Amino acid sequence: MGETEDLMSPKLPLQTKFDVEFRNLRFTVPSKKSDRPPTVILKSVSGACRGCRLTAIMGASGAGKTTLLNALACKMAGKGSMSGRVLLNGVPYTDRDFRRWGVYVMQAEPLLNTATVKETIMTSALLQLPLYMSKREKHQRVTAIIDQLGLQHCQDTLMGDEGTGAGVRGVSGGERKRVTVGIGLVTQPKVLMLDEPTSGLDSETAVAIMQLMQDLTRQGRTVVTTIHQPNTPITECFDDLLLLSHGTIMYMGEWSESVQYFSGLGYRCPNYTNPTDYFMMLMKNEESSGKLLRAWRHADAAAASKQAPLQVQPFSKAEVALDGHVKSEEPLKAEVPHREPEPGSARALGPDECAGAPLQDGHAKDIETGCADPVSSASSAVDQGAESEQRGSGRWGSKIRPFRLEHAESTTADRRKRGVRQKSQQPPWWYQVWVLAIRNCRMYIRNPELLGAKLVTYICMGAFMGSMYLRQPLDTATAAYNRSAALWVAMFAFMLMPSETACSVWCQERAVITKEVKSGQYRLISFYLARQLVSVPFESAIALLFTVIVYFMIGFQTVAAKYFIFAATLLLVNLISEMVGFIMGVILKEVAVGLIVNSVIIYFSFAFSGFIVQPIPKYWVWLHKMSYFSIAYTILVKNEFTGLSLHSPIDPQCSAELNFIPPPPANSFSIAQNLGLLALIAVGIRVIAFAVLYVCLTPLAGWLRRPLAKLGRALHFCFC
Ligand SMILES: Nc1ncnc2c1ncn2[C@@H]1O[C@H](COP(=O)(O)OP(=O)(O)OP(=O)(O)O)[C@@H](O)[C@H]1O
Repeated sequence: MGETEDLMSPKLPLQTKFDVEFRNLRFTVPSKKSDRPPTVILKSVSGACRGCRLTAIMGASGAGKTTLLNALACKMAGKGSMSGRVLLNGVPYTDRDFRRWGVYVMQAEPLLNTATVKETIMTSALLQLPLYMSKREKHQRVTAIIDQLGLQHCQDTLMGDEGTGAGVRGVSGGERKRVTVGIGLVTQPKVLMLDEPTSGLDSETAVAIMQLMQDLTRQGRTVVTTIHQPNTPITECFDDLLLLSHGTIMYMGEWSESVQYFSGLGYRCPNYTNPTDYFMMLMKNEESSGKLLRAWRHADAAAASKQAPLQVQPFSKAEVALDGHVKSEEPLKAEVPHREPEPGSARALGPDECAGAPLQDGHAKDIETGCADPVSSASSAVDQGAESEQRGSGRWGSKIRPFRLEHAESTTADRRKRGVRQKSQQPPWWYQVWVLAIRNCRMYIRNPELLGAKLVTYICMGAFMGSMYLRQPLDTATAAYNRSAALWVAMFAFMLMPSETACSVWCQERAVITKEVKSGQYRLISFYLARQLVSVPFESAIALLFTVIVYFMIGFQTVAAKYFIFAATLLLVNLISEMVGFIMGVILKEVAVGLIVNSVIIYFSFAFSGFIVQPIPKYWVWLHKMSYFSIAYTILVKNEFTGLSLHSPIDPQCSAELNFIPPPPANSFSIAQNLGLLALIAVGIRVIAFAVLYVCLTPLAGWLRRPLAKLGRALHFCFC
């Protein structure tokens, strides 16, 4: 992987430097036992991730790294309460603001298994890049990303669902991770936040990814990443380091100064030891971590007590004005030169160099020879420091520079000026609908099991049912019963299958859609319309196939209008059932629960459709009237029996035209009116489904989500 000129088009020079600051972030989660106080995950941490730099967040597992990153990306989810502020160039920002200029790449991103690597990144580009960019330019950018991430060899491989258990073999875990990084890079974000982008990768790829991130910072982008066990070449990519332990900051400063800082505290990195491993060891040790914490608090308090906020180290040559704009007119890429390791910095230190790094603190020199057991040998030095600290002039305190950014805090007035409120460059909703519809078609085509199973099932069911009621005679005794039963059985085919398929397909794709919508890749309405655009014709085609087989095998009245009414009715039943299943899938998060509740609801409304119980018990009449099956059955019966001539086989002389309507209709409407009613339900339930989806997926409607979740739990409790 080389430089990123191609990837990050020079047409979009960054004129603004993006400093992310956090103040007093505190995150607590309620304790499982009500009598216990809440667990504090982040303990009022403050600091900054400076623009044009790569900040690595490190700490033991469970230290709160992901929680901090989530907070910076405004992605707090689940139970818990967050307080504190996050600011971009001194301006508070929201989740919505963040999505305009930042990207958050999670540890394990859900991806659609039916798209190839190239299609996945390309779809993301088409959905997010502005319409004025030509398709060729978008293609070029995607190709550059694929090259940069070393994904050329697998660009036509399906993503698959390794690890999800669905069984589609696809790319490896490392390649999958790189694809998620690639999706993040498509929009050339100003701020990139990555949760463990290198975990699960071989060391060469991990280094390559971090070098790519480093290249991005040279172009003026801010990169914040959590990382575990970085090797030396990876640490060479760090600019700043933030060490977290149990939700508290232990060190935050330049990576190049970290070794000296710890040496200053008496913890000198031994020979042949990776400094980050050494820091982690110190943080795990109870004694040293306590002293590190005291030292950091001391320094932090000292910094905070100064009236003027402490300024960070100069940002290379790129000077930043108070409004966050780079003063020079030149593109930032030229202004942020490659930062060669400074002499004596730990950035490029090898094991030997590490131990021999010049120590700026005389205090550190005192312990220069004590490398055997760094923790214990350092204790006395730290204790000496502690004494000084008590006297108000800690030795280490003078060396530590907790970050305080120089931006004057502001509110909304100059949000746009500082780059917090950027205009969205997303393509219009209709274009997103088109791109998503193509992706949905691909999903259907690449999912031959689902497509094939559905087709074969409906053909077999049609043929089976046709053979059951094959060529019905026109004698009064059997014809009336068999025909009304056949109409009911035809409806039966569209009772469960469409709803169950919709429920389980949604449960499979929920994670992907939720992530894509929440990360602002496209609008929810675009997804929903695209889904309808593909599923309605597909479901209709299957329904028509079934009706052709059944109608002519059974020998219903051979009148074109009657066939079309029959087909339209079953098609509408199919479309309504599908949406019932979809709504159940959205409300009830587990597929098994969704399927159970869905089948109970559908069975109830089907049971009172008018065929199997006559007369309907008074207390169930309301269900009979409400059931879309009873409306459909009324249409089918009226349609078939109106104008049907039945004869008595016993006494052919008695033949008479019999307008026979076996079960009483659900209402007194005409066939056309009932068809209109059914169509209205099919449209109405789509509007309701979108409202439910909106409530569940959009933070704006969070207050509505609680009653919906309660309904879900109640249904779960009642039926499971
Ligand atoms: N919403 C939540 N509800 C309950 N506990 C939470 C929540 N969020 C985080 N935690 C807990 O807070 C702690 C820190 O979690 P976090 O994911 O931030 O750790 P981490 O440092 O990223 O760990 P790792 O390196 O293993 O990913 C963990 O013990 C986790 O279980």
